[in-house]
Amino acid sequence: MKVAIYGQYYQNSTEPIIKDIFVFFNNNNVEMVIEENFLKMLYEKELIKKEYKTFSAKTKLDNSFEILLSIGGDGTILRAASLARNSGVPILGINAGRLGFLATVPKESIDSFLQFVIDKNYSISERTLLSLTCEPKSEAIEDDLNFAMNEVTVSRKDTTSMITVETYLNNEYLNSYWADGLILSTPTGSTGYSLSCGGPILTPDVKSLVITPIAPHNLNARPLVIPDDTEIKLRVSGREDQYLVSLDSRIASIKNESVLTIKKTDFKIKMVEIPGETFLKTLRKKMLWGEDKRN
Ligand SMILES: NC(=O)c1ccc[n+]([C@@H]2O[C@H](COP(=O)([O-])OP(=O)(O)OC[C@H]3O[C@@H](n4cnc5c(N)ncnc54)[C@H](O)[C@@H]3O)[C@@H](O)[C@H]2O)c1
Ligand SMILES: Nc1ncnc2c1ncn2[C@@H]1O[C@H](COP(=O)(O)OP(=O)(O)OP(=O)(O)O)[C@@H](O)[C@H]1O
Repeated sequence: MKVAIYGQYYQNSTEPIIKDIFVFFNNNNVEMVIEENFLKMLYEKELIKKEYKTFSAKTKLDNSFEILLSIGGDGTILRAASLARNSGVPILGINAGRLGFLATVPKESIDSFLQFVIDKNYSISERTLLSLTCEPKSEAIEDDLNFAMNEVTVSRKDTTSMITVETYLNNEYLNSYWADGLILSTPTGSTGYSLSCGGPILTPDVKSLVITPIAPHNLNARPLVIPDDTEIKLRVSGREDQYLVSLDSRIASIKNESVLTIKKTDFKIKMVEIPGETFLKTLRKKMLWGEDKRN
């Protein structure tokens, strides 16, 4: 069996996590291929000495890998998704961070969760992604990174004044949002930024998207759930010449009056789901739904 390993940062808590993972995989004869920048960090900190094969955004993953193991928080999982792309390699996240809504493996229980991987005793939760294209073409949006697992957001830049987001669904005019911005969220992203702006939570398998305005000054504008095969077009105007577009944690500046087209990608990101560790359990654990004293 072969696994890919990715992390963004080195911190003090990295050492015991790396030790647990390496001892476990070595004992189980699993080949580890490590993301090149992360491996450099591990060598610099002298956490490991042996040579390992590497992968990077350029070399890309193929489907010979059983999983891509992400060490970090949700932000690291979002970056791991941009490495996995359309390879079909499922992602499993060890939560070295704080919330870990997407990164579900607690760092204290690495062995028991990885045993499920060795035994191939897990299921796959497929996640819808959104793609973004810009007309005229913008160099700020990289061709092979023009997708998001959580959301595509447009928002104001270098100004306190609102932007106006003219919005079309399948070429039919919907609304012009006067707001700080607009979030187009996948089901995965519905528990992220969209939720903070009053959007609904969608379970990951729902075939819908959510349009959530950020602080709209048309007070009757509300989050809207739409089918996930809808093509969304946006044209933004405002006092400044440019506005911000974000794809998860990546940002780009776009010129006003450009037309953005957002639609579902033709591939999905696969997330590893360990038996018993369901989305509903994560909701209860991480959103503290079980904390009502009456339960
Ligand atoms: N006001 C907000 O709630 C707000 C603002 C900006 C971005 N975000 C979220 O942060 C993401 C980018 O992450 P980052 O690491 O660059 O920013 P960050 O460091 O500000 O972290 C954002 C927080 O959102 C949580 N998060 C991310 N994706 C989530 C998801 N699908 N479900 C539940 N929680 C989730 C993370 O655990 C983290 O605590 C964006 O995709 C967006 O969803 C949220
Ligand atoms: N490789 C790592 N080793 C140890 N700790 C890490 C590692 N990567 C991330 N962390 C810890 O996790 C924190 C958050 O990481 P990350 O940016 O991936 O997630 P996030 O988007 O902030 O989400 P969360 O709220 O889940 O932490 C970091 O500040 C750090 O404390």
